[in-house]
Amino acid sequence: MSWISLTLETDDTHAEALSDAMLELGALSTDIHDAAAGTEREQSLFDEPGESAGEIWSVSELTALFEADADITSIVQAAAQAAQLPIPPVYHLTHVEEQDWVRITQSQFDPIQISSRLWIVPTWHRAPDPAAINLTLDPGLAFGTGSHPTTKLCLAWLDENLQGGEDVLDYGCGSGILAIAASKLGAHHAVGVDIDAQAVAASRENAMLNQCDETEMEFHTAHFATWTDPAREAWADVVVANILANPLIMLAPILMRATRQGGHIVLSGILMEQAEEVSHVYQQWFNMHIAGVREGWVLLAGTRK
Ligand SMILES: C[S@@+](CC[C@H](N)C(=O)[O-])C[C@H]1O[C@@H](n2cnc3c(N)ncnc32)[C@H](O)[C@@H]1O
Repeated sequence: MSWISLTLETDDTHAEALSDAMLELGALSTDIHDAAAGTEREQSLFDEPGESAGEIWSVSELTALFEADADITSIVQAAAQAAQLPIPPVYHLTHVEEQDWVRITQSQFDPIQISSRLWIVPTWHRAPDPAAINLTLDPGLAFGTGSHPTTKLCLAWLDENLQGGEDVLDYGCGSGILAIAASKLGAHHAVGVDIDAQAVAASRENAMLNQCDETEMEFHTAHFATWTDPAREAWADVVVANILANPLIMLAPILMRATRQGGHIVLSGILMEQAEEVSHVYQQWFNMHIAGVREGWVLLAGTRK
């Protein structure tokens, strides 16, 4: 089975009416996104006859999901009529193949601002601030849209602490979001590792989407043998791992061996009540501290002794 995703731009007053009409006409879901946040334009093609030329309005992007055999032309015409638009709006269509409803629910996620210079922008949105560092992301079936508090904590740490030129290991890379962010923030080389082959594939695709240099980035399915190879020891300036408390405890010797002396370990996926236990394990090799807390999740960071 497959679906069609319809996207159109309209003014904010008509967006709700179009959305309601499309749901009545068979849309499986709709999403209204403020396409011109913070900006306003004067007058539009959609102005009702007699509306004053100077009226202020803002642009909304409406996305609606339909079954593949839906008669989109008729639906758009009927919805425009119901919303009292003088002419049907221009729209574009994307085919959504059967992959997983995860992707469809993920399509509800909007651009996320991590800092004044760093944004995570899903592939189906325009970058709200084109001058910023925009990480374009399609998480597919992998974890890591940037919306989870633990991912935000790790991204904020990278944003605040990377100086440029570091070698970075992202252990449990999911969508590749942290490795790619590190690269965009100036890391010399980023290595992403995940136990899940689908996550590694998503990471590689996201690296390509972000035009990351192949020589500066690599992704691997986790094999313990690779990471106990002495040639790979003590090479990373930063090791970031957003997994969960128990795997982090289990992986501690591997993550420790990868970190060079004076390098940083950055751990999340840890609940407040688990922080002490995880910290205690890593404390034998690192000077650990709590570097951030968000919605009950903790970011632990440390410097290799
Ligand atoms: C919570 S997600 C984090 C994804 C991404 N780094 C982020 O911050 O949003 C954890 C990831 O770790 C992976 N993972 C879990 N246990 C692992 C292990 N023992 N070795 C490597 N990866 C693991 C999972 O497959 C998943 O993709």
